[in-house]
Amino acid sequence: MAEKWKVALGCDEAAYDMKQVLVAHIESLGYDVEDFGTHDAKPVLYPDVALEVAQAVSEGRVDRGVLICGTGIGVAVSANKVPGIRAAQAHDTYSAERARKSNDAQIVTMGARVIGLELAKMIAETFLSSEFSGGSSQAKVDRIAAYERDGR
Ligand SMILES: O=C(CO)[C@H](O)[C@H](O)COP(=O)(O)O
Repeated sequence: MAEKWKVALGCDEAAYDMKQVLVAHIESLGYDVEDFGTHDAKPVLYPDVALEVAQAVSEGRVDRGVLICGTGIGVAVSANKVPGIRAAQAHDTYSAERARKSNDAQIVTMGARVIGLELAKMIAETFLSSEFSGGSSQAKVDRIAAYERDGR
């Protein structure tokens, strides 16, 4: 990590316990963490949290995002509605690395009802320490951006 990156974390009530563990782990790796909640086990709408994190990433207020819900699906679908955001669900470290190297994803999502805490920590760590490869992947990511810009 060249500079001290700011990482946004967000979750719904299904993933509250996992989020607490990830906040501590990501801080222990030397990143600055901004915790977007939820802050207890009371039910929330996962899109509210996911959209806030995705907006913070798209506006450059944070460098990366980690979003968790029961499956990692709802927060991914929500975050990907924010223009310019590429949020990738990853439940293995290979996918977490490729999400950065191939897809230039700024947000990783996971399901607290799908994987355990130790794997979630490794996935977050792998995602945060990987970089976009560019090269042949660039045109593919550019094509996504062009669709977003031109609608075709
Ligand atoms: O995993 C999730 C969204 O993808 C959520 O954590 C959620 O608990 C599922 O809620 P529901 O089935 O009530 O929509």
